[in-house]
Amino acid sequence: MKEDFVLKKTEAVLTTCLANHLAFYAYKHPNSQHIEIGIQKDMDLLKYTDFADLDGLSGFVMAPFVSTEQHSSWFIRDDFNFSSFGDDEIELLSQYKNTIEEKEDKTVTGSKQDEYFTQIAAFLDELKAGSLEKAILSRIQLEKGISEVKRAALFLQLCQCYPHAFVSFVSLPGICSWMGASPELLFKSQNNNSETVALAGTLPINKDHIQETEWGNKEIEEQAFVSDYIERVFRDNAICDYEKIGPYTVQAGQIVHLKTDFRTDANLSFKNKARIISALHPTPAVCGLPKTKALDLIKRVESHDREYYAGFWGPVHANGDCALYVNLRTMKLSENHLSLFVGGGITADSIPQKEWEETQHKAQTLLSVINQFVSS
Ligand SMILES: C=C(O[C@H]1C=CC=C(C(=O)O)[C@@H]1O)C(=O)O
Repeated sequence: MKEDFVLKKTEAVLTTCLANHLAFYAYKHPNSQHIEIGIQKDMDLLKYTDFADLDGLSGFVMAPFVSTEQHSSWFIRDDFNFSSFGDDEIELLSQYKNTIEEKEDKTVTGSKQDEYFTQIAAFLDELKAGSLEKAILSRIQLEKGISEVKRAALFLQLCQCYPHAFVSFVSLPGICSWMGASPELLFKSQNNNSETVALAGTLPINKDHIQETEWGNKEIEEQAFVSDYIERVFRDNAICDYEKIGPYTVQAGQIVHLKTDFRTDANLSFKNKARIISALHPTPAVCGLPKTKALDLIKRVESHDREYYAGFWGPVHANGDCALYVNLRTMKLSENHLSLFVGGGITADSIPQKEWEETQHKAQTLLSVINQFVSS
C-alpha cells in the first residue's frame, strides 16, 4: 500500500518535472527499489572538465563517452531532493518552470545491418593485423518515440524489471534526455571503501544455473583484458592493497556476463578518486585496448556519435562519496524517436554474425519494457 503511494508520487513528481521543463535526475541503485530524484531549479547547469572540481558538491554527473563541444560533462545540482516524500513537494515544484522547448533531433539515424557488417570487417582487419587487442563496436537501433507523459511510467517499469541494475533517467531540457539500466559499475566510493568491476563477455542465458555457463576463450580473454587494465590503474595510483573476487557469471536481463569485483579500503582523497575515474574511463569494456588506438578505430569506423552512450553517470555526494555507472543498455529519448545504443567487444576471434546477435540480445534489455508502452 505504502509502496503504491510512493510510486504514484514518484511518477507525479517526474511528470511535473517533464511538463515544466525542469532539469532532473532519477535513479535507483542495484539491489534496491528506493528511487532518488534530484531537481535543479534553473537551467544554469554546471559544465565540468575535471571531476576533481566537483569536490564538496552534491548532485549527479552525466559524462559523455568522449567530451566534445556538443557533448559536455554535466553536473546537475539537487536543489530539490525527493528521497522522502512529504505532501507539499509537487505544489512547490509547480512554481518552477523553464521555457526551453525540446528540439527535435534531426540528425537521428539508425545503423543498418549491412553497415554493421562492413564496420566489423574493418575492425577485424585491424585486430588480425595485431595492432590492437580488442575494440568495441556499437550501433544505434531506432525505435518509435514514447510520449512525454509515458516516460515516468516507463522509468518505473524499468526499475521494477531490473532489480540488479543501476536504473537511471536524466532530462536536461533543450539538451538531451537519456534512460537506461546499466549492469556495470565504473567507480563507487562509500565510507572509505572504493570499488570497481571488470564486466565483459556476453552469452544468452540458456541454463537454470547461470554459474554453470560454459564460457569460450574469446569471452574469457576479453574480460581478462578489462581486469588486467583495472589492476594496472590501481598500481599506477599506488593502490596495492585490494580484494579481487572473480571472474564469476552474472545475469543482466536475458544475457549473462563475466565479472570480477575489485575493492579497496585505501584512503583516497577526492583528487585521487578523480584521477582513478579518469584513468578507468573509458574502460576496455566499452572502448578497447590499447585505449588510444581503439578510440581512433572507433572514431574512424563508427558512423554515429556515441554521445552519452558508454560514458558514465551517477550521484556525487558532498562528503566525497560517489557511485558512477557506465551508461550501457541505454537510450536517448527524442520527441519522435528512441535511439538505443548497443555494442560489443570485438577481438580477432570474433564471429560477425554472433556479434550482431549479441547486440540484438543487449537491445532486448530496454525493448522488452518499451514494447509494453508502445502497445498500451
Ligand atoms: C558495450 C556494451 O557492453 C559491454 C559490457 C558487458 C559486456 C560486453 C561484451 O560482451 O562485449 C561489453 O564489453 C553494451 O552493452 O553496449
